[in-house]
Amino acid sequence: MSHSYAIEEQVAVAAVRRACHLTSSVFNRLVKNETLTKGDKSPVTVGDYAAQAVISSILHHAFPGDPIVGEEDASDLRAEEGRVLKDRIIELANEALTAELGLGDSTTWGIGPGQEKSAEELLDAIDRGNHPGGREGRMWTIDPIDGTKGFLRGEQYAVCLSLIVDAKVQLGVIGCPNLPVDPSAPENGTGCIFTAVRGHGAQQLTLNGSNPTPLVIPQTTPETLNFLESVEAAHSSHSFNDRISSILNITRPSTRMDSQAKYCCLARGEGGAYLRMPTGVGYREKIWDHAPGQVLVEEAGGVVTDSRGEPLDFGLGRTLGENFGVIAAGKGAHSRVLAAVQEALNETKAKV
Ligand SMILES: Nc1ncnc2c1ncn2[C@@H]1O[C@H](COP(=O)(O)O)[C@@H](O)[C@H]1OP(=O)(O)O
Ligand SMILES: [Mg+2]
Ligand SMILES: [Mg+2]
Ligand SMILES: [Mg+2]
Repeated sequence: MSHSYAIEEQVAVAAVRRACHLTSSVFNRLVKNETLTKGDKSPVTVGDYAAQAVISSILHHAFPGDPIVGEEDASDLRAEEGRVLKDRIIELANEALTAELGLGDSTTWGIGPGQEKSAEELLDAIDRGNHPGGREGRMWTIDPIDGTKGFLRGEQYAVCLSLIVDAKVQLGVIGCPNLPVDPSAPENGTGCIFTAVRGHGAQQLTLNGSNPTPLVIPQTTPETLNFLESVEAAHSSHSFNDRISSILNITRPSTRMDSQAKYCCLARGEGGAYLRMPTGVGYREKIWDHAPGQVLVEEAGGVVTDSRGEPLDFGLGRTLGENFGVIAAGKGAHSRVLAAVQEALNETKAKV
């Protein structure tokens, strides 16, 4: 039997719950100057920084020796111009670390409610996410807010955490505060956590950690297959997906959604395939944007590969290396989508 990673899963779910509490409570209180534009032109908010500080602090308490590959770093906050932003982040992170969330008496693993931390401790926690990644050993990945643009629009975003051991994702936890708990009754409320341990299945919980429901991707037929894709046209090629839909005679329109919520929806049978083909600008996908989604979909019975049909390689560093795109789908649908993708790529090559 494979390792159950029971303590790791408990700590990861608690950390994601605290971070989701933070991001959803900050959303309605975000003011104009609480968002920065990073060097690559993407936005980052006080919510992204504070959520990474919270998750990293909890991981450090429970597993002090484990390296972390996190999206954010605190250099802009350590500069004098970052002071106002920093003060707000410290306040938010401490609020989330000390909140009574009904996680029980969990002082052993530091899942709280804990003591307030100093500004220096919290900036250091953010910067512990600077690990370069690689092929050997244990490491965590954190994407404190995946889909920041969706978060800012009040749409889908995800708090994402994974444990990678020797380049294989063993545990994935994804919190989706804005995702309906029951897709067939969206009026019944939002807020879900998805968790998967390799060899032990995938499940959905409510945001308060209750109602565990096992996830299995249902069979799709040509009539029920459709694509999940990014909202942002710059992140993946919408026109390529249209071409694949026409090769496969898919008539249902694609479902557009930000973040790894796409992997979560796929895992619970909403949408038959997630297709993310590069737009051709040389962007390298980051490991924190796919690691938890990959183990979740695989444990729900699906397949995740690139457009060559190769598995994603999480041992290359902070990125997945050269970008061959991502195809995630249930078992039966995956081979059909992969064949159509390869047909479309060959057509394009033949034209050049
Ligand atoms: N040019 C790009 N191509 C692909 N993904 C991108 C690109 N720029 C940013 N991203 C990342 O795509 C993810 C969101 O994906 P989706 O489109 O599925 O919602 C984010 O992690 C975002 O990074 P960032 O967090 O820096 O914004
Ligand atoms: Mg970002
Ligand atoms: Mg991301
Ligand atoms: Mg992010």
